[in-house]
Amino acid sequence: MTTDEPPVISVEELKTYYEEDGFIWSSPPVKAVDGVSLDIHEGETIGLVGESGCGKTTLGRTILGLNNATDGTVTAAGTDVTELSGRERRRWQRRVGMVFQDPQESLNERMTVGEIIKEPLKTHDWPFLRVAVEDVDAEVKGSDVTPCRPDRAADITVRLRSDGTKVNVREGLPLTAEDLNLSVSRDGTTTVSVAVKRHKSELRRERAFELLEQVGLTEDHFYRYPHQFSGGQRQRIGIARALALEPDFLVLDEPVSALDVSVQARIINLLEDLQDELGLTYLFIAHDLSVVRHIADRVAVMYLGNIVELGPTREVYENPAHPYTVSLLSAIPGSGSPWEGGRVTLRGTPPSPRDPPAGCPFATRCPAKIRPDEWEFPERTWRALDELRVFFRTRARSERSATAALKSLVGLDAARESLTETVEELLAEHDLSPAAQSVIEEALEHARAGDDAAAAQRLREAFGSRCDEEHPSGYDEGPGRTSACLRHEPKYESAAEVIAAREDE
Ligand SMILES: Nc1ncnc2c1ncn2[C@@H]1O[C@H](COP(=O)(O)OP(=O)(O)OP(=O)(O)O)[C@@H](O)[C@H]1O
Repeated sequence: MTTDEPPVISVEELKTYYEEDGFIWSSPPVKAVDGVSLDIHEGETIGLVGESGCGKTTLGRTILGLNNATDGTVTAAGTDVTELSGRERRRWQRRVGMVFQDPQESLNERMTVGEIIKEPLKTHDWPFLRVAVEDVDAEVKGSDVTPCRPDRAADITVRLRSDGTKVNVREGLPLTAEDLNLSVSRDGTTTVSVAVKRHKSELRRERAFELLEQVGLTEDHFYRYPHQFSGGQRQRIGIARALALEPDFLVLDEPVSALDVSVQARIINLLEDLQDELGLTYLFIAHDLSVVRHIADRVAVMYLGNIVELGPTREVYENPAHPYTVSLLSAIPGSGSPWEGGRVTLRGTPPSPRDPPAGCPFATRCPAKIRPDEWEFPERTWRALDELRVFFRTRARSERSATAALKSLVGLDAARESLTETVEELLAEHDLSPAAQSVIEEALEHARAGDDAAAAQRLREAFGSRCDEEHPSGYDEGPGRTSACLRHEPKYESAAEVIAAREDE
């Protein structure tokens, strides 16, 4: 893999939103992918990691044209594939494929393995043979053939020379020159007519046999049903199906997560062998970093619809730049990361992708959040103030009662009816200065008057951070490395240093 070459797929500012319109009431869209840029190079494996629901599958599916993009581009060979429809989109989908997480669910139990593998061949009416004619300008005719320039990867190359016509069939096709009927007519223009003598279904069966062998199964398996196979074998069937149309690029969506550990390694080895043999490019989706460590050349860490860190795998492991990556790595014992602190437990759950934070997507949970200089609070007090602000913001946006919202947010006793009392309880253990207390009192005044948005705004003005306001773009953190965290500005300490110091507080 070389990153000097132009990328085979270039994703720019891609957004994929799920719109859900109710009958009377429509909610904001789910911003599953919210501005992702990523170059994918030929022959490489990119590991795409992040918590469940952060948008990994949606990103993979949008690149493949299985989901519609809301905005942004996915460029391959100069074409924005998000704009394709109909036949053009199907043509793109022949060049790409997807392996799904759960081989139990993704295979149709009522179909034999042979039928499953042949399905994409049928859907796309395979074979579609690209025929190139060398030496002369010629028109190509035939029912399953399309003309192709000789310098492109042709399936059949016809050489029209004075010493006779020669035909070459590309390796990897279940065809030889003897299977073709070829006629050449020269009537002003040269016309080459190509007809395949064998029936399509026969060719497809042979292709399926070949695929079974490629994934470590045998021809005998062709006639069996998925339930007769183990989890690992079923995933091999899924891989064979994904390879049927000879794609260049595969999205592997958690391909080993549902398998036993001993089987995982074998499937990963198979994927690596196939990549070498067929020159494939992979986007390998996993929810944690341990799975992709050995297979990925580069790792992209995703959080709430954004790629927050991207870089060569080893370097990201050895020196994670983004606080989210630090926290993911801290959860893997023996990860080899120089992170020496304990496990960094993130607060709460990711915000709703319907209502992502205005600034940094990770700000609400970040263990290295930048704090304003005007106040000196211990980190636990900052967190309590953040929670209070999130509480008002949540309540301003929801119809839930104050007590229910606050209870779910901070786990307080539902019996406490009074707003003042609950806020006092939240802040009781914190030694706040009179100035800070008076800000909170002002916020409470707004809340008592029914204006929760103003309460949240008051707290944000006083205690908010740059992280709440600014959406960080990727900072260059070394060759091929980017990380979207404001802490990369030279005036700040690094995320890892801050997390270590705060853990000790
Ligand atoms: N068809 C859909 N309609 C509405 N929302 C959806 C749809 N598919 C996914 N989502 C939402 O989009 C967000 C991203 O989901 P996605 O499956 O892409 O994430 P993921 O990181 O792959 O998660 P997982 O690891 O659980 O598969 C989630 O909030 C999810 O609930």
